[in-house]
This record gives sequence, C-alpha cells and structure tokens, in this order.
Amino acid sequence: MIRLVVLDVDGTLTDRERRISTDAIINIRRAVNSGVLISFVSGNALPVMFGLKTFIGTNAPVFGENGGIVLINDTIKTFFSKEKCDKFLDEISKTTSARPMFTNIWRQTSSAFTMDEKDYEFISKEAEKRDLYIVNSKFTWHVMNKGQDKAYAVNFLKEYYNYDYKEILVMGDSDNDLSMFDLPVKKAAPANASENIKEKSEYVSEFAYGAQVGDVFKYFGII
Ligand SMILES: O=C(O)COP(=O)(O)O
Ligand SMILES: [Mg+2]
Repeated sequence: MIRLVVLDVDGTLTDRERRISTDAIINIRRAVNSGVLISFVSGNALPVMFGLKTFIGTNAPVFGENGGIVLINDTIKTFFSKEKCDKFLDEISKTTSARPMFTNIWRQTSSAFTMDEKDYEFISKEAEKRDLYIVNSKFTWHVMNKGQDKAYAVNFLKEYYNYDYKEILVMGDSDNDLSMFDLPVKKAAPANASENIKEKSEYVSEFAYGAQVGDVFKYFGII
C-alpha cells in the first residue's frame, strides 16, 4: 500500500509554462484526505515549495534545490553548501553563456543558471573537475554538489517515516528526477516525461502535465 507520494513539480504538476494543473491540485487533496502523505521535491527554491504546501494543503515535508534543503515541522534544514556552486557559476559565467538565475537569492545549497546548449560539454566537464555536477529539469539548469539529488530526499523521507521503499510512490518528468527513479520505489510518469524516465516507470499515464495525477493515483489505489 502506498503511504507516501513524492512529487516533482515543474513538468509533472505544471505545463511547459509552469502553470499548475487544477486537476492535480484536486487529486492531491483527495490523496491527503485519504491519509496518504504528499511531499513535493523540486529543483526550485524552497520558498516556492512552502507556497505549494501551504496553498494546496499538503501534509509532509517539502524539498527544494533537488533535495539539498527541506522544510520540516516549520524548520529549514540544509544538507549541502552553495559556496562551491556559486563560485563555479561565477567563474564560468565570465567565459561562457552561463548566466545565474534570480532565484539564487533564495537558494542555500546549490545554484541555478541558464546557458546555451553549445556550452554544455565544457561546463559539465568543468563542474566535474570541482566535484560538482550540472543537471537540467527542462526548465532550469542546476549546479549541484555530488550526492545532492532527489534520491537523497526520498531516502530522508523513508528514514523519517520508517517506511519501506514499496510504500513510496515517486512521480517525475525529467533528468533531475532520474536518481529517485533508480530507487526500488513505485514509479510513475506523465505522458510528457522523457524516454529515460518512462523506461524506468512502472506506470506511464496517457495524460500529461498534471492531468495524470488522478489517473496515477487510481492505478496505485490511492484514491
Ligand atoms: O528546475 C526547477 O526549478 C524546477 O524543476 P522540477 O520542479 O521539475 O524539479
Ligand atoms: Mg520536473
């Protein structure tokens, strides 16, 4: 039985323009009312997750920065430092198309940026040299510390609630979700998910951009 659902946000609950699906909100509330825990784990900054949790009315800790920071019982905990990430982004933005995102003012454990695809190989290799890595959510590029990923967040929640992996369902759409899809949890994807996410999913909905939430929840017996 699924006791905890870990939801990616952009592209999983929202459309390409980041507009959240009202169907997703309705079905998330149904799941909360049925006693299932719902957590958001996103590459976005924690204040955005706090807003989603508050205004949708969910019932579990929420993570920002791809698992680097959590809001739990009105307390913010950070698991990584943004110092190396900021320094790296500052360096490469001098010689490449990389440009910091304004949301970095709200970030405490990583940095977000935009760049031209032509610079990907170089920036990715330079990050590796500094024991960092870059990952794309299809909405934003992130420079992260090694070990900082959404699987870290899922494992934190697993330990916190003392659940088995089979009691946890994850839902995501792109590369920055892959680490949690490599865990032995239940996995589902919207129709718009990337191929590598779909290949790892137990269930791929015919619906997309948040409209899949009700369909997925019914498939796993949550609502
Ligand atoms: O990259 C972001 O800021 C958000 O992306 P995610 O919610 O799909 O993780
Ligand atoms: Mg996403």
